[in-house]
Amino acid sequence: NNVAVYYGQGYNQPRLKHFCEQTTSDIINIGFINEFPKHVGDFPGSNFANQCDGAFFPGTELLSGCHQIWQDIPSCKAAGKTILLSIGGGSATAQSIPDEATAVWFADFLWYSFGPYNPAISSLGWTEELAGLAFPRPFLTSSVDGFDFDIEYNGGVGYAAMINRLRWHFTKSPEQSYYISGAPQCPIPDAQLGDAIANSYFDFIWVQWYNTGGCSAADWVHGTGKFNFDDWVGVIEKSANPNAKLFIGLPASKDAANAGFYLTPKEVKPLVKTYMEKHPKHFGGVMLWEATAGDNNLIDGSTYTEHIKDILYD
Ligand SMILES: CNC(=O)NC(=N)Nc1ccccc1
Repeated sequence: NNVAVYYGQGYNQPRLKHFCEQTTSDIINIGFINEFPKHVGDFPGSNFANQCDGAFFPGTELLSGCHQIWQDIPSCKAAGKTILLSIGGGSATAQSIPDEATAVWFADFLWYSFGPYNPAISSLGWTEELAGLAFPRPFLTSSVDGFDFDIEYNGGVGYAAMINRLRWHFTKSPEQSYYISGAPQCPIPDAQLGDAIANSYFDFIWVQWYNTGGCSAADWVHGTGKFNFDDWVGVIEKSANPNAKLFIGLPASKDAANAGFYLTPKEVKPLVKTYMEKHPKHFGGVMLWEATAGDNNLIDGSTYTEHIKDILYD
């Protein structure tokens, strides 16, 4: 079982390698690509909070100075971490995929800009003169192991087309495994990712069981509502990848989510044990929002993230 954490939006967060030097997390979602292309040829935008140096590729909202992320990804991979780039995030509401052509363009952009570096297609020193001729490399020669979809607005058919295009790119790169993950809210069907989950192949689904009352992890602990892990197993079994792994998403500290959703490790343990044992085939582990909050949430001398790792391994 794995611990997946989001990184990139933490308050005063340390550089990425701080988390790669810890054994606690296995999958790190770097967020976010928070502005989406409005048409073919348009660049997406990114935000990684205090990381990067505030410079953008000319004429775009795509950060160009993320030196620490570039430097740290190789050591993260060497430490056995899976590094995914997360698309969306809870900020900009201007996230939507207007049509199929833009979905394909967006997938190509992500692959050539953040996937395996191909100097024939992408330029480390991208400038505006190269627009339309080469892709930029925000993390330079470093590449990610796949893409996470944290779509909180305007979902729709575009995401399935994007993910199927990314899968096509993955098949052309047998040198390593690449992954697709998603972070739906707990109500079923998820308005944003329901179509994509049904029509394109996800490897991991980490449900945000901490943003919506009535189906949350806190509901299970407090005997309210209906925590719906079982129903999500049903969604996955009817989806394009019936073997996708289902993770329990949790807030890593009290202030990492709206009031009432945070659970202590003592409260989490019976929940995780129950569903790990009830669904051994689908249970993938725990996802935490987010890395820095978990790191700063010290309980009995261990971080929250360490407590979660211990619960999964005990
Ligand atoms: C996977 N994405 C998230 O978990 N986003 C998220 N937790 N946004 C947020 C919502 C409410 C308060 C703080 C952060």
